[in-house]
Amino acid sequence: MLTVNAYAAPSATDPLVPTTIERRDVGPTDVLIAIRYAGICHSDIHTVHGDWGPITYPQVVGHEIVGEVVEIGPEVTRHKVGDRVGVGCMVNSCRECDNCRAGMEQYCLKGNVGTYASVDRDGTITQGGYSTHVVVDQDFVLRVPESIPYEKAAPLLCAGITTYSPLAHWHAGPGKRVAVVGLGGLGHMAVKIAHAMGAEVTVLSRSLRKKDDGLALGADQYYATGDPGTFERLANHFDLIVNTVSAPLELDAYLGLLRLDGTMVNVGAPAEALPLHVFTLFGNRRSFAGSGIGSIAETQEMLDFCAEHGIAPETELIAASQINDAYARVLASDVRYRFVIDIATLTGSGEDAA
Ligand SMILES: NC(=O)c1ccc[n+]([C@@H]2O[C@H](COP(=O)([O-])OP(=O)(O)OC[C@H]3O[C@@H](n4cnc5c(N)ncnc54)[C@H](O)[C@@H]3O)[C@@H](O)[C@H]2O)c1
Ligand SMILES: [Zn+2]
Repeated sequence: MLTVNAYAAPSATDPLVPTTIERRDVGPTDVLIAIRYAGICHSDIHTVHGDWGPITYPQVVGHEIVGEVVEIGPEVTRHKVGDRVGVGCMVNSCRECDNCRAGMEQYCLKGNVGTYASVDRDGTITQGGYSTHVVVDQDFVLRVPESIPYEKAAPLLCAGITTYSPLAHWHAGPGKRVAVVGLGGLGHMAVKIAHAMGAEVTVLSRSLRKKDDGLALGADQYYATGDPGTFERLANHFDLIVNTVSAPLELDAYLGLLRLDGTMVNVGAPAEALPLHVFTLFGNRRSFAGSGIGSIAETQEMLDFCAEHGIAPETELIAASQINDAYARVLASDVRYRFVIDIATLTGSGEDAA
């Protein structure tokens, strides 16, 4: 076992604190990764706060992980020491169910093993990327293209794939009108990726506060949802709406913006159940859908797509000691557009490295 420095949530309400955790020995098909950067996803915050149900503490979160391979097991063929690699939201799956066999292990029928707060194959609870090292089975480790700096690659492992997957599945591209609801970590990636796919992109945000940013990110239009006129002006307009908002929304109002056969796909994950009137779906034969992260193969495809199109997230680099402040800022919608932790500052002693 390897004892490594980490930042953990001691409870649902206390601030995260520096600590140490154990990583399992490198097994035959495992890869030991020295983590360089870890992104802060809103899901990390939902999880530690218990929004989605109780978890066990202390819990280390973080599922936007990038770093370097420092050791491999004897049967590892896909990665070698020195490789630039990433780990996203899952670290294993059953590999036997219909969905795993179809290459969609994110939808594993036995539940994929999450990078944190899941039961690992050895029965322990998985601990995430706010730490200096992680041991992961080679099949759940991604190759980070050379042209993407480590720091910029981290948010792609969740925010990137979670928006790429529905955009690809519902064919965002030339001639398609795509709306992105919410301009946070996921939302700003959705804008960049949908634009690169060739779609006409509209941001729907509460106010026009981030309009200049949205247009610079690649949006063609930007509307405030706080203005009721927006819902009249854009009625029956979009082919695809990607909702990235972390809080409940009035679904009927947004569904009314879909044109014939349009789909609204929810990737935002509020804890609450959301009501909707089915009559809103009858009009224009609309669909309401959900989408969870993406498969390992599709995550690799997304990384290669981002490298090819020069797509990188807007990041704000922080030291480990600033994680709690960053959480407060994410909750206050004060993030432009992803916090990334410099793991070199994570000493585990409670003091940041110089
Ligand atoms: N489906 C998946 O696989 C998946 C993967 C990752 C994240 N998520 C979820 O997606 C959501 C967004 O994650 P993120 O990291 O981009 O978060 P974020 O905080 O960076 O972005 C959320 C956006 O929603 C906006 N927002 C918050 N409350 C709002 C409200 N009441 N009305 C309108 N807008 C509001 C914020 O201003 C912000 O722009 C979270 O719920 C997260 O858990 C889902
Ligand atoms: Zn995430």
